[in-house]
Amino acid sequence: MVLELDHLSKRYGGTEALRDLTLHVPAGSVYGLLGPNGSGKTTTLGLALGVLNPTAGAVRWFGQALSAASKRRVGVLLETPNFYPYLSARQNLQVVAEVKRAPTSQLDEVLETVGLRNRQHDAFQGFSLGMKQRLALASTLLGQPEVLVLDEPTNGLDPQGIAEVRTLVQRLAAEGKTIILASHLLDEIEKVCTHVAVLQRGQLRAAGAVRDILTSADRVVLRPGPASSLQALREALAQLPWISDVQAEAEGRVSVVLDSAHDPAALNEALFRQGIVLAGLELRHRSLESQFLALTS
Ligand SMILES: Nc1ncnc2c1ncn2[C@@H]1O[C@H](COP(=O)(O)OP(=O)(O)OP(=O)(O)O)[C@@H](O)[C@H]1O
Repeated sequence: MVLELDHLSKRYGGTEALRDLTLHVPAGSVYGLLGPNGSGKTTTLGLALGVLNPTAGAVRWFGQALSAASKRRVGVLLETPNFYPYLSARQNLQVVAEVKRAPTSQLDEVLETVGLRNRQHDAFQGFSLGMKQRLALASTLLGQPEVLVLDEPTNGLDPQGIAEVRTLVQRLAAEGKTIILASHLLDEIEKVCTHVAVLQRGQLRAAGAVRDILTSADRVVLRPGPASSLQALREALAQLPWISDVQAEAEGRVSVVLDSAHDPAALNEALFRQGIVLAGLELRHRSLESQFLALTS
């Protein structure tokens, strides 16, 4: 594990910003912290980075308490840094490299990574929002950290800038960096993250692989034909080990979840063999949006 948060809590006076958060970030993952404004994402990152002190709980980076050595392995972008408007992209990075004591030989590499090499001598003030944010990411890459911590990296960007930054995050992940990213945008988490923790009012609602948390199975909605009662349909469904979560639906229908090895046609056939003729069979895709709302409602 790159980062382990164990039973972390944080109070600001009377406000409980985070309650008993336990979260493990595996190496190589793109770990999203997803939640509405005020849900505790920034507080979580602040505690993880040692900027804030927890009221309770512990933080471990690379299996150990946070230290100067572990901090050097983590690049952080909490808010867009202030660059000098009249200096070029390269000159601005030179300033950051000096502060971080990173060798200037890394400048070419990070400019290349963020796609600003051919604009490196242009003044920062002429850059688009997306380019400014890519330069900010370049500055976090100086020192070659293994882990990047990004708080709302696409906030305030136009659609073009958002796309640029997301593509860059995906590329950095593909290169093997572990990325921890806070966002209130479900769409962003879905597009770039492998793992997600859903926070709401300082509490963890769900955590795990994005495909498990945000893409739970579609449901199949069944309506028995006139010759088959709802009771008979339910009894037939109970015979099938590969269906789960039978739920009553409006208008005398039921819905079920199939395992990954079976499709709706297999369900129709299995029911027919048990003497059930369906009058309706409909696949209902559950949108990510509705799952997120279900998790945080
Ligand atoms: N310094 C502080 N003093 C008092 N309350 C705070 C402080 N910082 C955060 N809070 C409160 O703690 C809660 C969690 O805030 P936090 O900033 O961690 O949430 P967030 O999910 O990052 O939201 P946002 O995206 O708006 O930054 C909120 O209720 C917030 O008002």
